[in-house]
Amino acid sequence: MEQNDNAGSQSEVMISLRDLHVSYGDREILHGISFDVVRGETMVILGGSGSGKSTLLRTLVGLQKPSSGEIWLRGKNIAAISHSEMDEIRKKIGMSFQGSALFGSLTVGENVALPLREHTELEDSTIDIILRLKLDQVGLAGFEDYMPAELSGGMKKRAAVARALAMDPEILFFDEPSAGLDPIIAAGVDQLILELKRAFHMTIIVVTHELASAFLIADRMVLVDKGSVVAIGSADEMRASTHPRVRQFLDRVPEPAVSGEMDYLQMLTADRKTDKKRGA
Ligand SMILES: Nc1ncnc2c1ncn2[C@@H]1O[C@H](COP(=O)(O)OP(=O)(O)OP(=O)(O)O)[C@@H](O)[C@H]1O
Repeated sequence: MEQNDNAGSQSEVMISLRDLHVSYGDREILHGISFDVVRGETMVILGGSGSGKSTLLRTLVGLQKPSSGEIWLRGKNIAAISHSEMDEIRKKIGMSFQGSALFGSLTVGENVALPLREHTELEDSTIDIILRLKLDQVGLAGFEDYMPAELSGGMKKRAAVARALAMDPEILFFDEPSAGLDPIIAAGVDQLILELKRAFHMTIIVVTHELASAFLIADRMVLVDKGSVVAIGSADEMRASTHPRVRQFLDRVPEPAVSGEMDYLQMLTADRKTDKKRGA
């Protein structure tokens, strides 16, 4: 791992979570989450289905308000700021959603250009240069005039990443980047994440339950179980952990899932096994 090439900035905290509680209505989903992410680090949020990973990610990007606790991002506690302040911060974070979330009626290029048109006063010619650059960075040079429906699943993911990169974010968030992709295409998305880290020293937060992917891309990982942090550490520390929940999670799926359907079935059976152990 290239831990030393940006050692000077390694200790700069980019995101800090303090005792974060998040509820949907009366039901609390996250029960006091605390951890830091430092600049240039790739932090993977791991956890079984329903553990609260997506809720945590949605809260980190300001789509969900916490019921209490703090999220420090770029020197502001986003749990307690106004909408307009949050809009400013959002410009500096990029988000790649699980289903890519491309607008089907816009070309790939128009999708990538969207944040620039929304948030900047840049001229069309400049936007055109930037969008080509971003598509080039994700290996999609020349695809600006394609419609999303004309792209494969892996290409859609790349296009979504290009759009997330449009505003030159300091922090990139990925929700299940390899969901629904076959293993070879998923490995390509993992490589893209590694390249973004190497080339731009980006701070990257990835939610996944794909262990192979997590161990490949993570500098550190945090295991969330039933809305609480069970363990946090490097890949080696996690592998060596004797914590029963860590072992249960890591030993559960020895192979990367081969497809979205397999993934789904594994989640179902894993839940059932957990329920049986709980005596349900
Ligand atoms: N908008 C919502 N309204 C009410 N409950 C929700 C909402 N979104 C999620 N939940 C509930 O919160 C819990 C955590 O869901 P979340 O999607 O954060 O888990 P996850 O770890 O990302 O799971 P998965 O891997 O299956 O996506 C689940 O019990 C879910 O039913």
